[in-house]
Amino acid sequence: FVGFSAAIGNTSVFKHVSEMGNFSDDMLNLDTLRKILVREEDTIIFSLIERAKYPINSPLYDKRPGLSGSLFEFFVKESEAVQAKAGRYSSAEENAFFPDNLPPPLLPLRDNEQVLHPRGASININEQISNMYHKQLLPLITSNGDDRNYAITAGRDLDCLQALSRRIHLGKFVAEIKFRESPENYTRAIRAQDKDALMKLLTFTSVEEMIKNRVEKKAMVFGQEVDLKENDNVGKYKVNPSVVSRLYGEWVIPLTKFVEVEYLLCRLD
Ligand SMILES: O=C(O)C(=O)C[C@]1(C(=O)O)C=C[C@@H](O)C=C1
Repeated sequence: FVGFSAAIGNTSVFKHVSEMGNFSDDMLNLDTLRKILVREEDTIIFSLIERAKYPINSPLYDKRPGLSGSLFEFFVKESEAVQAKAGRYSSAEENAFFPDNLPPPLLPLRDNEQVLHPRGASININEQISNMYHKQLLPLITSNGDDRNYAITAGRDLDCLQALSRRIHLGKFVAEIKFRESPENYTRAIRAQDKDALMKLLTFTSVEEMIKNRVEKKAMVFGQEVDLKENDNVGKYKVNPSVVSRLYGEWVIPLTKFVEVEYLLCRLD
């Protein structure tokens, strides 16, 4: 997998990956992928904590005269153009929010193994992710108000959106693994284009429950107020842990599963 070394951090898998230089097909398994998803939880929660430091700052998202949209949209488009030049979107797990007309990378990149099926590889649900983020999530993690820190707020928003997008689009890899592990079962449902059957095949309710509990606990640990007096700040968190659990239960996991189903539907094309 392109770029996965960064995603999984300092684990034994990372060591193996860096020694190998690249992820290969025979390292494609559900255990490894789930470890990567667990590490992505940290990235998502830390990015939410950083965004929650600032109020909602809504003028950032209003349409601006002289721009084709809001200041935030402008910020994202320009940031993505710079990141495209640095090679960000050459990684299979990265998807741009404004994918049209992105510049090519400035440096030649490593030849990467094509793990995903080409049609499924181009699935991009960032518009849905962006809508969820702005309409549902942001009001739950920010206070009302406007401190005019628009540049820093936009940067924090982009960090959150990119982390969520990466996690959710990793569903393509999960789907590919599941297909390879059980091709007969999936082929039957894919040939029938049966979304419900696919959803049933790829769902592990106990894994989902574990994830929701774990992210709530992580939000408590990562977001606690720390000072030297004992027990002063018990129960005070930078982001409400139950919101993080809800984020996963209502949006992150369902959107990941949506990506998995969409990927599988075209897996035999
Ligand atoms: O771990 C898997 O098997 C996945 O497909 C990922 C995921 C998730 O989004 O976390 C999605 C569906 C499963 O029910 C469990 C977890």
